[in-house]
Amino acid sequence: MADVLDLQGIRKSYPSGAGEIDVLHGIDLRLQRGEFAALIGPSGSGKSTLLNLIGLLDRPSAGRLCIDGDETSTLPEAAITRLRGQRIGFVFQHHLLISAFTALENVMMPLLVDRGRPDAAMRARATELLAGVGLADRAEHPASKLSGGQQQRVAIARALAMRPALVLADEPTGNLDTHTADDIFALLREVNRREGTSFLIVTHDPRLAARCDRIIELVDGRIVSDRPNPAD
Ligand SMILES: Nc1ncnc2c1ncn2[C@@H]1O[C@H](COP(=O)(O)OP(=O)(O)OP(=O)(O)O)[C@@H](O)[C@H]1O
Repeated sequence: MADVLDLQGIRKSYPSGAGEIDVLHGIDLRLQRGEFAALIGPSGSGKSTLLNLIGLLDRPSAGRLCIDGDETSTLPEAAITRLRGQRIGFVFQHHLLISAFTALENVMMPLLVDRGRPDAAMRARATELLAGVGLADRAEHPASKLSGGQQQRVAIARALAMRPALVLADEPTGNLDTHTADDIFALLREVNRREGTSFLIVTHDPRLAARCDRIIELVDGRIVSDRPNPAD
């Protein structure tokens, strides 16, 4: 089976004044199915830039980027959008829920975008996902009336709606108190073990990184270390 992620020689430059600034200098990285990896590094090292490329939200300046066996550099925009929607889930520091929608409606959103109109199967899937994140009794609550931790649980359920091969999480617990952060992290881990979903998690929190299977460290746009984490 293909790796869920296979990057070779990924470079990214941004225009700057008359020239360009190089942010990623040739990233080689593979992630296997079911891996639970942390991406760490100082501020400005290129973590978000790399996550945006892997999430197909932006295009590399050079290099090969394969998601779940599909090479993306030659794909047209419509195919990129489809690939992103179907294979990748996103969890951000700020949950980005639609506050007037219920928890259930928020979880249904990716399914609606993919299939066009709501149906019973979609509701059933969203209900099952909410139960999986411990919110079966909050399905009909507007997102705005949920606590920060509950909102992040809804965001995780939403990220899983399409059964993605890979979930990209950018500081998923950055906005939460320590206790809630631990709960949310445990939930990500549980999903990883239960569903076999791969995770790549950007975090500044060494405590959380220490609980991942693998720690990838970026400094100045280069991977300076990539190690399994035997402590976990
Ligand atoms: N759109 C852009 N245009 C120009 N430069 C950019 C752009 N986006 C990012 N950069 C630069 O790329 C570098 C890496 O930024 P990036 O946000 O990827 O770092 P990061 O490791 O995620 O940082 P943080 O931990 O603070 O979020 C920084 O020097 C930043 O200024």
